[in-house]
Amino acid sequence: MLILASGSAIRRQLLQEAGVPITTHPVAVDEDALRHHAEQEGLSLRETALTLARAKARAASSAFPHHYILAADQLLDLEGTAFAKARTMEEARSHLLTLRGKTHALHTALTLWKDGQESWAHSESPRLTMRSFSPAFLDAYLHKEGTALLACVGCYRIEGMGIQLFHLIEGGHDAIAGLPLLPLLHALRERSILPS
Ligand SMILES: Nc1nc2c(ncn2[C@@H]2O[C@H](COP(=O)(O)OP(=O)(O)OP(=O)(O)O)[C@@H](O)[C@H]2O)c(=O)[nH]1
Repeated sequence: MLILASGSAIRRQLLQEAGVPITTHPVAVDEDALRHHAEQEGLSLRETALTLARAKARAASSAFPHHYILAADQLLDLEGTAFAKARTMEEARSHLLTLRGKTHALHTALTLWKDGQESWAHSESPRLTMRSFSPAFLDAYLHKEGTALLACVGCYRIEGMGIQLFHLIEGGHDAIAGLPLLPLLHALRERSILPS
């Protein structure tokens, strides 16, 4: 059984729909402190996402000896500036207006741990170009999507109405949602967690 050390509903959903048996075990790490430390160390945002994923895996590892633990992290990068999740709908509106008409990257990192050691890691950075949507569209979008947006680092659900925000997407929708499935499934088969 794979332990998913994440509170992300979409990560859980993607794994379950792909037929991967999991047990979820969300962990709390101080992401702000870890991001700040990574910045002090001069890490790139992509490296920072992997560092955060590793911290989550490490936090879960002691509770599940001899089990594989999957942890993940995702950072939004707009021209070198990292965005965290919005805390309020007003902040979500502000984030989307800042991203409007520009291209941002989602640095998405995964790590598999077992018995306190990293067994596999993967990161990728889909790039999304947001169209210059109208104020009326933004109002309708925020009203329809509601506070579900606060669980999404970019204030959009690509599998929902969020797709209407973009006119160019380079990368898979699974990676955008925070879980690049194909490389992960390969790693799980290599470790006999899934049948070949
Ligand atoms: N449903 C959905 N969620 C998204 C999308 N893009 C990003 N996210 C979510 O945004 C969140 C990024 O924050 P993270 O710090 O990686 O993860 P988290 O939600 O805090 O959960 P943990 O793994 O427990 O840290 C994840 O839950 C992603 O699944 C999307 O298009 N759709």
